[in-house]
Amino acid sequence: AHLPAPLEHVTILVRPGSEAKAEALLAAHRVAEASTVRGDIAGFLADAPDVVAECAGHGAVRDHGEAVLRGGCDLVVIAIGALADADLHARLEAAARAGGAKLVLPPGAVGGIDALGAARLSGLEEVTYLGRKPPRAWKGTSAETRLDLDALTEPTVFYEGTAREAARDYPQNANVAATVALAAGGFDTVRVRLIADPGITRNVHEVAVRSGCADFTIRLEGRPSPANPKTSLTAGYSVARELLNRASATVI
Ligand SMILES: NC(=O)C1=CN([C@@H]2O[C@H](COP(=O)(O)OP(=O)(O)OC[C@H]3O[C@@H](n4cnc5c(N)ncnc54)[C@H](OP(=O)(O)O)[C@@H]3O)[C@@H](O)[C@H]2O)C=CC1
Ligand SMILES: O=C([O-])CC(=O)C(=O)O
Repeated sequence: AHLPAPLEHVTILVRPGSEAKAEALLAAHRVAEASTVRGDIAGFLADAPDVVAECAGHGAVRDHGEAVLRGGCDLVVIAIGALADADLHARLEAAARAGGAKLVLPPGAVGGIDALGAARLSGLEEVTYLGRKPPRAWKGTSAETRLDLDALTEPTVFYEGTAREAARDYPQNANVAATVALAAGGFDTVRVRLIADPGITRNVHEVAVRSGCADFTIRLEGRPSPANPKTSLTAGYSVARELLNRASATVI
């Protein structure tokens, strides 16, 4: 990774028992001048972080999101699909207000969220999201109940519906659908198609927007993380950008 000046202090919250693995990763990648690994949320919050970034999954947002925000700490969430649960989203917003903190949603693996958010103010006519990944990225998901992933010979749409349902049913693969929906202001209005494509090696995201100020399409071909083919490398860099912006005088 090509990161500018390192952060001052990084504390990582892991599940109890995973501390040694996190220590080894920290030793291999110098992400901060100093670092700590914690196995419990109370110890983690006692370190009084300036900002917390969730990079773990929907369960972690549900388990720890409210405590972080109510404690007055901004929370950057990458498992954005967790917010398809309207009740959880409302509780996180209430906790943020009570704590004087912000729930921050970075673009993650997609782009154009700035333009979509601006276009929303001019009136959105249509927003669609298409998520296309190689079959191996859909292994272990409910796509397997709809398709024989190993037998695919051509691109196959296996889900067509709302962003809310997509985000809920594909928690490791459709966070982008939730991000687009939240930027567009409607989980139930953005139309989503999810595709398994044996002819590609990248995770492809396409957003098409028609609005009162501009029409645009954006297409990203994310390189999959070597550690997890469901996840594009872009997602991690997007969190890093958010954190580094907080340490900069100029935010871009
Ligand atoms: N917004 C976006 O564009 C994108 C969002 N995502 C989201 O990011 C999440 C993480 O992606 P990725 O890193 O590839 O996923 P992985 O499943 O590869 O890694 C998740 C890590 O988080 C840890 N973890 C999970 N739950 C907890 C918890 N409650 N407390 C502490 N640690 C926890 C896991 O630990 P352990 O091994 O102990 O389980 C594991 O080390 C995805 O599940 C997805 O929801 C992913 C891609 C794009
Ligand atoms: O990383 C990606 O390409 C997108 C992803 O998994 C998601 O939207 O959850």
